[in-house]
Amino acid sequence: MPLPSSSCRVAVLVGPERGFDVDSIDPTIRQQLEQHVQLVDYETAKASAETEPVDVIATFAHVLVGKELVTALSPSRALKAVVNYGVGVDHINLDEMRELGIPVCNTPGVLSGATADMAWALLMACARNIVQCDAYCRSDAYTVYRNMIFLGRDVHHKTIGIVGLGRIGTEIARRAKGFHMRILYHNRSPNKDAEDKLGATLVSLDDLLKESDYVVLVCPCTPETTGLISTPQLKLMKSTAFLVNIARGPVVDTDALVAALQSKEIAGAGLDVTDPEPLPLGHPLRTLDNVVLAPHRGSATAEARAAMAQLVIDNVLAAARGTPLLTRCA
Ligand SMILES: O=CC(=O)O
Repeated sequence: MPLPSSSCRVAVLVGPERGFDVDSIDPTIRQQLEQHVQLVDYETAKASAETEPVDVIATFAHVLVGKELVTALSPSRALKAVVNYGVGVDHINLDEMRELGIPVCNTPGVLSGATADMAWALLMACARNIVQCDAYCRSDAYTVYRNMIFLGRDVHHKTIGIVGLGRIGTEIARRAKGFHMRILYHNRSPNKDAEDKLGATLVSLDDLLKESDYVVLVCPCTPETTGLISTPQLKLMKSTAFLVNIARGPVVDTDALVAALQSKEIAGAGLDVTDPEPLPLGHPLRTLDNVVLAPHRGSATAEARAAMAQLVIDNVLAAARGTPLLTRCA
């Protein structure tokens, strides 16, 4: 018998800085979910797990989900799914979920355009010194027009190298085509559609790094991609090239990146994600002027967030009712 969804207990795990707090979830998701299921925060779920095990865990990037947490919230093994608000699931121990037979879903597709736009915002900000220009225009230093200040680099007709040509990477490439760019990519498997429609060319990581004016990281964070970009890789890049990371902080070795930026081995970096995240106060990446930072805002548009919320709701309700999950990823 499928469970009537009104009796479904959903533990909502939000960011660690909020201490797994139901109050900090998007009010729209909260209201809609509460029409159908019972939401509990981590502490409540844990305290009552023996008598009222949770049926679903809803979570978000940064909150580590593994066997220990699942067992603490659902000792009777009642858990039906882990539903993630976001596409990256590197914070969920997928091997342990597989071992426990618990399906995991995420929110792919609906955030691809927004995340690609953000990669482009960082790329453009780097190429044209937008952050420094803004600070200059607000300062007393700007009293007279000057011809040769804040010279940037062309974007149009240059080479972009996309590491990870999945849904988001393809959206980034589509935008690059509009800028008449040469598109290189590095991926686990060829993306024939992007090759045919966008003229993207599959190359080795080394060739991508050597030839690109803009290197954009958009691959999932896995054991294989952790530390993918370190000193040897940064040394392959042109001194005029920029690195944009919209993937996950650990894909780049932070110390190696700091060294490359300090010595101007590369021109600059646009980072939506860092390792650690957030960076400690006074960290060199917070002070270098050839870095543009964003606080993990890739999919943070009103439209994408609403669509992600809807997908979370649909997946939670499917799990509660025992009907097929919409976007199962593991
Ligand atoms: O980082 C955000 C996501 O994984 O969707």
